Amino acid sequence: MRLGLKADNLLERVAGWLNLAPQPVAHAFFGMMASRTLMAGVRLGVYEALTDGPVSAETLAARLKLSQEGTRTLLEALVACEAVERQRGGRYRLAPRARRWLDPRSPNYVGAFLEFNYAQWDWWNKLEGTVRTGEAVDIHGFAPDDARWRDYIHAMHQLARLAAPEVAGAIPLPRGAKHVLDLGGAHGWFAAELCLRNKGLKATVLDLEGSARVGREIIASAGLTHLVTHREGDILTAELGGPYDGVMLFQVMHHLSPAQNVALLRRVRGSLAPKGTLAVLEYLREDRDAPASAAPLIGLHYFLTSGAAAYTPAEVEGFLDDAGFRIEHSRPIRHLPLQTLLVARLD
Ligand SMILES: C[S@@+](CC[C@H](N)C(=O)[O-])C[C@H]1O[C@@H](n2cnc3c(N)ncnc32)[C@H](O)[C@@H]1O
Repeated sequence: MRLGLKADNLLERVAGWLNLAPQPVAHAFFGMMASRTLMAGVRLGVYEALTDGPVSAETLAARLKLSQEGTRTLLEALVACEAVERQRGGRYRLAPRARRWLDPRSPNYVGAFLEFNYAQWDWWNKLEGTVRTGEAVDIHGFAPDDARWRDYIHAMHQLARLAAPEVAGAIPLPRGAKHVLDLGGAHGWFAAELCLRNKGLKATVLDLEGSARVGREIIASAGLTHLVTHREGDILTAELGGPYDGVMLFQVMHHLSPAQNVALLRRVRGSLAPKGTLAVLEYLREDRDAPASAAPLIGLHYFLTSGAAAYTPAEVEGFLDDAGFRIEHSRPIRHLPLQTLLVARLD
């Protein structure tokens, strides 16, 4: 998947082909504005207020205690972001395609992720310093009661809700599987979906205290504590236990260095039953000589937040190989752009 400008007409298309418009300005300026406009829609309660039906900017401003001019201007910017639609007569509503993502009552709502972007925005303010010094923000080093854990794990939960059926449906466990370990499982939603699909299966999520606290609440409020148990600990040092019928490592590799990944996978090897399944979900970036896509941006995000990287398929295969695993199959996840599920077994 690539970033890009969408031409509206032939003239703009020709200008694009001839490289007449300054694309770096467009990416930097419009990218920033689109991001913050969509975030403001959540924080100011615009999307929620629009779920009651179309309203004028004046009515919305009065309801949300905002300035009239500011509300009208923000709504127009949200129209440009395809989040809101202006109807004839000047009233606004959530755009039909955006409703599934921005209506808080939708099972696909991603408002918590947009809210989490405020924390991510602050981290990105530190980018140049991190590139200069190599010192990452270390988002997993925050104190367990830091409010950012809540935003982080709820954001991850909302993405997991979208993809869990697709992902869990693609993980083959040995017959009669009883217990899986979800390393860095946070909200536990992927593990819960796996348990719901495999009768008799229970899951343990092993995660840092700040994450496990929030994850435990999410699982409790969904009534799933009989299936998923949270354990607090550092996956790099904690006793993993086992033998498990399956081990999940979802969106964690990119927070670890290559050496940490191999060391962790070697310990996973010792905790997996001989016929057990190792499932890895990762943002994979293309091999370095492939044409540029948006994936290296994610790599920079992981460097900033953890001092780590988005790895290529060959690099991940190398970690697995070094630890004695063989990839059985891999598939891209339709609900999560750039993410791939790898299923591996002991060699
Ligand atoms: C990007 S989130 C992924 C959450 C979940 N697995 C998913 O796919 O939605 C990364 C998770 O890894 C956890 N994590 C990172 N480093 C860890 C460590 N050293 N020990 C335990 N958990 C860790 C974080 O706390 C967080 O919950």
